[in-house]
Amino acid sequence: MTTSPRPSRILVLNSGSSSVKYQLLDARDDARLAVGLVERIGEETSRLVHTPLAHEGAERRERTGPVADHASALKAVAEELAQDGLGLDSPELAAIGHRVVHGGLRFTRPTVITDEVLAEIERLVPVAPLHNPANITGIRTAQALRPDLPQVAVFDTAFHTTMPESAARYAIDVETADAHRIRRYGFHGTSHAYVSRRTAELLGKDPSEVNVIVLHLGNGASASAVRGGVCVDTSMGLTPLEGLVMGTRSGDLDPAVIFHLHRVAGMSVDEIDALLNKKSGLVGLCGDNDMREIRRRIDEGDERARLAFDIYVHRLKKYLGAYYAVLGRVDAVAFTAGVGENAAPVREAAIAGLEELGVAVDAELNAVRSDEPRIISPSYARVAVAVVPTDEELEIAHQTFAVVNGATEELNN
Ligand SMILES: Nc1ncnc2c1ncn2[C@@H]1O[C@H](COP(=O)(O)OP(=O)(O)O)[C@@H](O)[C@H]1O
Ligand SMILES: CC(=O)OP(=O)(O)O
Ligand SMILES: [Mg+2]
Repeated sequence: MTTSPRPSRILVLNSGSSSVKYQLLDARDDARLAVGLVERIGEETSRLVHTPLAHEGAERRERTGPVADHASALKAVAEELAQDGLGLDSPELAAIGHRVVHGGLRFTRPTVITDEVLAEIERLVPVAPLHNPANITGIRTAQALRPDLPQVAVFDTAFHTTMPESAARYAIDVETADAHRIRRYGFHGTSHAYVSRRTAELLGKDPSEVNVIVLHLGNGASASAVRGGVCVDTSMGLTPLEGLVMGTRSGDLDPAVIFHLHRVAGMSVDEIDALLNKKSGLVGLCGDNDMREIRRRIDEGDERARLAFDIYVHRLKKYLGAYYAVLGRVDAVAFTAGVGENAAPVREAAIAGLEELGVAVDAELNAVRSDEPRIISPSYARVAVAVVPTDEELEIAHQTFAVVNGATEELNN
């Protein structure tokens, strides 16, 4: 008896605080059938950009106008896919993979979503207030559209669960910390895992042989120290607020700033939370969170933009130095995500002055624009500096496919 091949298409949903990125791809050959983005959800100026890739010559489509919430965004995505004959009702769809930002300590692997798993993701909302609610809406909406289909959660925190206690614990009273599960979890793990592995490939080595510092610089930004494929430290903590300067988040600060803002400036805890998460970082320093705009302003002689850039780069350099010391031997520094992949001046400034550590950037190689992983350090440098585009969606698709196949095999046995 001939059997038709098992479905292998995976829809990946990466729901962020104000956007949804999505991809439909075939996990068997990595072929992308459609990619898209809904941005500025909740504003008047929302925009959906959908690119069908299944048929040669298909045109990119764009819709503008208010998209009120994540549920509406996902319905619009489903409509766009249906228009290409790739609707969610397709029997070729094997599963839907969801990026979930906070998985606490419990979820160290991609997980089939049950009511109980969803309840746990919900319990973690206070420690990922910008992200987990959007992830939950994504899951619920997808479940309503395809209740029969496996939904898999791939957690940002999973890759960091290998961090030693010395890196994961805050130096606060142990009983209090344990009672409230306060520790450093780390985020962007899917990206740190993927990029550290791709960096090893770029060097022609096995991941177990190389030590890599990964700098994931998107709207949210984090650094990680990866020894032989295993994460040993990362810059985000209990929540995605700690560490580097980000688009709208402060990153590290003296916790006493919070007491001061409350006691002396009279701000409520919710106001301080909003200040540090949404009105700080680059946007707080200069009014813009887009590195392209900041560079344009710097070129025009804008002092505030210059200072914002310098603060951003200074923090980045501090983490580079710290993780160099943590690792002892560094084989590569990898830049990734929107800023890391595109902003040559950030890479140049972060690496400047590190020649004594064997870390340098070649100006000509750094200026090359490409979507391919590439080395930008001069050949004499001891440490390779690389630009390695991240692909969280591809990684989520692979992990989702592996989980559903494993699950199906178990059912068959
Ligand atoms: N060509 C570019 N030059 C400089 N910065 C860029 C460029 N393209 C994107 N960026 C930066 O990348 C950021 C978005 O990065 P991305 O990884 O897509 O973030 P997220 O996934 O957190 O939404 C933008 O806010 C902008 O600062
Ligand atoms: C965890 C996090 O900061 O994610 P993003 O960069 O998508 O905001
Ligand atoms: Mg991102």
